[in-house]
Order: sequence, then structure tokens, then C-alpha cells
Amino acid sequence: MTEETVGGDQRLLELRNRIDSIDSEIARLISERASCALEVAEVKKATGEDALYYRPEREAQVLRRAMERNDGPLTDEEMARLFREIMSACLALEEPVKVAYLGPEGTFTQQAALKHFGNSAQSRPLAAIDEVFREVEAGAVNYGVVPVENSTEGVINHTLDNFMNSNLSICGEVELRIHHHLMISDVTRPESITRIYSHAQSLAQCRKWLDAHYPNVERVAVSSNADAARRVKGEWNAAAIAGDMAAELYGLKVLSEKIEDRPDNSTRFLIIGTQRVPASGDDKTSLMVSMRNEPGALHDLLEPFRRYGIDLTRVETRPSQSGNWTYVFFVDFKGHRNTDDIAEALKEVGACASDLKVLGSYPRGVL
Ligand SMILES: C=C(O[C@@H]1C=C(C(=O)O)C=C[C@H]1O)C(=O)O
Repeated sequence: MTEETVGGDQRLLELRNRIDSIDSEIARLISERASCALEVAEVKKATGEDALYYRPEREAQVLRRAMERNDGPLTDEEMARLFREIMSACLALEEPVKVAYLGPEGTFTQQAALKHFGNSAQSRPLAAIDEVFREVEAGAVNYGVVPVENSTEGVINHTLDNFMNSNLSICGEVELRIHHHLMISDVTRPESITRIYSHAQSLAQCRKWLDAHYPNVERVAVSSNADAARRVKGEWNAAAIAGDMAAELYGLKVLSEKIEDRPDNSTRFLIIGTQRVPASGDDKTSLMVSMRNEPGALHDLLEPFRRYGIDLTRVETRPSQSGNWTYVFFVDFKGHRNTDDIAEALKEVGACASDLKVLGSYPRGVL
């Protein structure tokens, strides 16, 4: 053994001892934090039967603070992810939060639910977006997670349409970078692939890559990426396009990684619930508005936002379900409904709209 290795071993031992004592300190502080959360639960319980344990605005502030005070070497996102899990465990001590998401297991929506609520939430996959709405309405779960728009493919109509017949509010949003992989099972022969399964959205997000690499292969749209992965399990001539979670869940082998056409491909998900969320300091508001079917209606809707300097982030139009060629507008903007300017603008829009519903003000996605 050289002198150098002896010196190296000694240094390693010292560093590990230091890490051990830091870990003890972290563990003690986490327990202290958890005890505080339990006391918070007592205070909340004293407010009555339907005490709200999960507080989206507070969680957003805790995560933002974790990022702001971080000086490295971990990235801000890594630091916030660690705090996300600590909070998730603390909240579970108060009252485990129950979340339904668009399943099956292994979908990007499950990944979004985990990213938003952490691993200590009790999550349940449901087969359709309507079912997620129904289960939250029925009180079987506290919150639901549904996709609402993709940066490559645009809006998920089904989610918007559900708001037309629902009293649920939006309590939060979460954005996820979407990476698609081409995956096969251990019985698949890569040179004999004649069929590729995926959700229609994912096939569309990889259209150019598929045109270039598998121009003559049949593309089969199925109900989810996880379903695509499941089907491939026993097929020697098929592949699936899905994400990491599905590959892991079904034990598939990734043949080509990150095949989405746009490298910044992301999906935005909504957290739906029954709670009216206070301002967090950096919020968004979503509206659903019907205008009278007459000239200048869209101008009347948008003009107050311009006058009050409100930053619109999205305007979508959907056919209304009450008559042909009438429309409902979904409008998102920065800010909280409790702010004076926004409250004024909403009053003015409400005066010229035939129907206006604030779907919710909620913290902007942190992670
Ligand atoms: C502790 C609280 O309850 C929950 C847990 C939080 C936490 O661990 O920091 C934050 C918000 C709530 O979802 C609180 O409201 O402060």
C-alpha cells in the first residue's frame, strides 16, 4: 500500500464521519419539522369538520424559498425536490392527501401527480378524465390531476370540456418535460417491427422522428402510453412509444431515447379540487367565459385585460355545449383574483359576458 492510498483512506474516513454527523443533524431537524406540522394539524382541526390540511399556496412558498436561498452545489430544482418530499411526508402526518390521476399506472399524469404532491400522497389511477372529475366531485379523493395542454400539440379538449359541467376549481398547475422513448420487449425483433403503439398525442409529438426512422410502420393509437407499453410485452413485431415510468413498470428495453420532435416538449397539468386557494405571491387565474354572439364580443372580453395591464398567458376557444356555432373562451392570466386590478377587470368582463366563471386562482407551477 502506498503512502498516498493510506492518506486517501484516512481522508475518506474523515469525510464519512462528517457526513454521518450531518445526517444525524438533518434527521433531528426533519423530526422537529414534522412535529411542527403535527401541531399545525391541531390548529387546523380546531377550525372544524372540513379543515383544509393541504395548502397549495404555502407549499409553493416553501418550495420557492428553498430555491431562492440555495447557493449550490445542488441545483435549485434538486433542492426544491428534496423539500417537496419532506413536505409530502409532513402533510401525510397531518392527513394523507388522496389524489386521483388519469391512469393507468406509468402515465405522464402519474409522474405529474408525484411531482406535485410527492411520494407520500395516496394516488389512484382512473381510466378517463371524466372519471377523475367525478371522483373529486363525489369526495372520494381530495384532488385530481389531469393534462390540459402540450407545447407541441396544443390543448387537451376533453379536460376543458369537463369544466363546462363541473363545479370544481383549479387549485394548482404542474409542468412536466415530456421525453418519449421507443421501447420493445425481450421477445421483440428490432428489425421486424411492423407496428408502433402509443397515445395519439405522443404519436403526434414524435411524428417527424417516426417519418424519418419508421416511415412504413403502422402507427396504432391506444388509450395511453402505459397501455401501449403493456401491449408490447408479448409481441415480437411491435414497439411502443412511452416514458421512463412505463418502461420501468413493464420491464421494456429502450431502443431509441428522447425521440420527441421538439427538445422542449412539455405538458401542463391541472390540479382540480374544491378549495379556493389564497394568493401565494406568484399566481395565475383561469376563467371560463361565454360571450353574446355579436360583433366585437371577443374585443369586449379582452379589452379590460389590456387596460388593466394584465398579462394573458392563454386564450382557448371551445364550442359551447348549448347551441351550434356558439363558443366558450378559456382565458388564463398572471395574478390572483383577490388583487384589486384583477377584481375590477373581472367585474367589467362579467358585465358584458353572458356567463363568467372563475375556475380558480392558484400558485404558478414551481418545479
Ligand atoms: C404544515 C402545514 O401543512 C401542510 C404541510 C406543509 C409543510 O410541510 O410545510 C405546508 C403546507 C400544508 O400543505 C402548513 O399549512 O403550514
